Amino acid sequence: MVQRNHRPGYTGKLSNGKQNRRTEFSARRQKIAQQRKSLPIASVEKRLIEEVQKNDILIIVGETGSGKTTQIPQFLFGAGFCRDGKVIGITQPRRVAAVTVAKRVAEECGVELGQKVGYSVRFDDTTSGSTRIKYMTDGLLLREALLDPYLSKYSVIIVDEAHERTVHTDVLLGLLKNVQSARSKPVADDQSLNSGRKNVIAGMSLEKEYGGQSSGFLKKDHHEKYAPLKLIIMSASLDARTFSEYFGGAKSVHIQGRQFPVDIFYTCHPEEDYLDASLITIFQIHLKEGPGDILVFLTGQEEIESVEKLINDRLTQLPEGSQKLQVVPIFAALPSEQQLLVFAPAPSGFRKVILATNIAETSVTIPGIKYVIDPGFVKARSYDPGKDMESLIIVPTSKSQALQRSGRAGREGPGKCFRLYPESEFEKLEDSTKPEIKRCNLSNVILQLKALGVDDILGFDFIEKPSRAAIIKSLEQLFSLGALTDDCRLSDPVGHQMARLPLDPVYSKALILASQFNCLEEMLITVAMLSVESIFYAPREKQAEARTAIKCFSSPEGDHITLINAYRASNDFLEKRSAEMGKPKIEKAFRKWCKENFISSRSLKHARDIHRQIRGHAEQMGLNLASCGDDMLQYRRCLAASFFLNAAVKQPEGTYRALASGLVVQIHPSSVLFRQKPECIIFNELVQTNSKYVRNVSRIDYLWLTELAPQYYAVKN
Ligand SMILES: Nc1ncnc2c1ncn2[C@@H]1O[C@H](COP(=O)(O)OP(=O)(O)OP(=O)(O)O)[C@@H](O)[C@H]1O
Repeated sequence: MVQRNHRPGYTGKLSNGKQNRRTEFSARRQKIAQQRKSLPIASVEKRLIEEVQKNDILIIVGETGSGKTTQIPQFLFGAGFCRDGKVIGITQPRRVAAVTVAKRVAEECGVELGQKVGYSVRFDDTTSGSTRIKYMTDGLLLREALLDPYLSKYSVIIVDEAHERTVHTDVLLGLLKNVQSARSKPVADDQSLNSGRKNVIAGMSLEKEYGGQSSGFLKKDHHEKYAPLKLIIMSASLDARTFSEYFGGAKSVHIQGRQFPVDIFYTCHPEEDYLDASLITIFQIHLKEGPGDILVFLTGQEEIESVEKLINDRLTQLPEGSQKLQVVPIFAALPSEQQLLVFAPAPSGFRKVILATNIAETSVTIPGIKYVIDPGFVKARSYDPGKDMESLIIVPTSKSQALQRSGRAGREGPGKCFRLYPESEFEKLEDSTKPEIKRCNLSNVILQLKALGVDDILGFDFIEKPSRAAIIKSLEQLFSLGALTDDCRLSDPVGHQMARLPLDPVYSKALILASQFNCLEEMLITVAMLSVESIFYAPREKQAEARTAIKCFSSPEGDHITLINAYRASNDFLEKRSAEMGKPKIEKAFRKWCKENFISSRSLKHARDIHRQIRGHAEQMGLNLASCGDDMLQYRRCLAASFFLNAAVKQPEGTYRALASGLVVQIHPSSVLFRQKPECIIFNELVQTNSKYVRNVSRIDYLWLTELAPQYYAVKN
């Protein structure tokens, strides 16, 4: 017999603390239930379900905050779409949205995250066997398709925020179209898919519809094994017609109304300096407007950090007793746990001001935000296949981005959005953003498509085709990296290994080669450090000091070894200090160490995080985790073998000629090789300012190129 022990002090009644927590909990649940009921989408639940039942593809357009992302999956769950253990998948372009929306929906459902509701993003999966509503990034669903090409566990897939037209969204749309047709029922009835009679009809009807012409890559004779897949394409600012045409005249529905109004304000004249204008607006709101937090959209980490500093400087000039401001940044390169800090309430007596990139533009609800400041700019990728030059440029937002930004206010009450440009400028903006697939290097996309079994990339059913020149350039690059065979298939094992690594193909190849060159430990650090924004920073007023500090790490061989030295110095520091002090103190000491060495602690932390993750991948793949020790010659040879596409030779006047593109470039002043100017270099980044500069540069021997990359240089010569 088991004896139950009463815990000491247990009286059978709830203690006051517990009682309070229960009351709080039930009040919160009531509030959430109330909020859900008042969402515009709540009144059309029945109609929406009917539409999904009637249509295999549905396009849903509804105002920001109307409840699409959080409510529709719950409606579908309630209507039985998860019967037989099936899952409803919802993709988001950004991980922060997938994570926070899943948390909210789990709370709305009153379940623990990871049970009925979960999320899965790269390197972070909270789902379990009982997860039925799964939020994820679009990139993650693409990776799932590598393992399960028919996406068989899903009954419904919702592509949310499709207007963003990220590369992943566009590829996913093509993939889902194919999966759906491969899984579609042959005739419009709901009898068993395994009936022999229907199989024959199925074969015929599919043959007729798709035979020979489709770019489909899944075998059609598999369809009988899988239940049909429902597809929903969703956004607040979608050009429904483009999507409807792409999906063969799919039905679109519009959900009217929003929960709370957002007043839009414009400036009378264009602003010369939008950072200064943002700063003035932040303080005007802070000093003159009622309670509520502020969300400001800037273009990148550098701008955010400089505005953060300016706000903090100006705060010291405010009169005594003014309300305080808490500044919280959010951008892609911040580690996830720091990104999530923006969702925490400000300390009592503080107003929160969030400085964000477009990472906070769609899907997210940041509690407390009442004011949005939108200077109207965004940093966007741009690509020139002729020169194979990818760059990030600051461009005006599109109307749809402006709409999304204003939609971050008015989610818990009425809001205000301050657009820092005149209304006449708004009218001139493009309706929507140019799809990313048309302005980036496609090597990564093509590698993924090849891994999914798509052989004919030029014939793939993209919603908007990237340029032929860009496709061919990327195919050539993958071929010279050894990822493709002569007949353009994924090579074995290199191509397959490269597709498994969640990195840019050149970096994946560098890791595979480093495993053979016995310098994988060094290359893992290199790739991690190259994957973040600048590690070293040199404020204008402290250039000389910064140069001296960097000298402790710098290597005459170039920036790559310099980065390794800095990384290893941070390792030594942390190892030594963790023996001496506890975690909170180390954090502080680490930030101080970084500051003294003119290293961005945020970037270095992010690099350390990436390093941990890719090292795990390398281990899983069975790569040879060796270090070359002091033999840096071996490591530099590996750099040449990996980055040969970015080799350049010195010209008589001191500039360099990039061998692959023929472009004339210069070494960036931030490089340790800026003054030395070696005869032959490899580089990782080409930036265009007033001239073309290369960054992250190392010295190599010219002869290594023909020796280590004969497939490219022997032919060229
Ligand atoms: N984390 C949260 N905390 C508080 N309220 C939330 C949260 N997430 C959602 N809500 C509430 O639910 C509403 C609907 O959010 P939801 O994300 O479903 O809207 P949406 O129509 O998908 O918007 P968008 O097009 O901007 O993504 C929000 O306006 C807000 O009132």
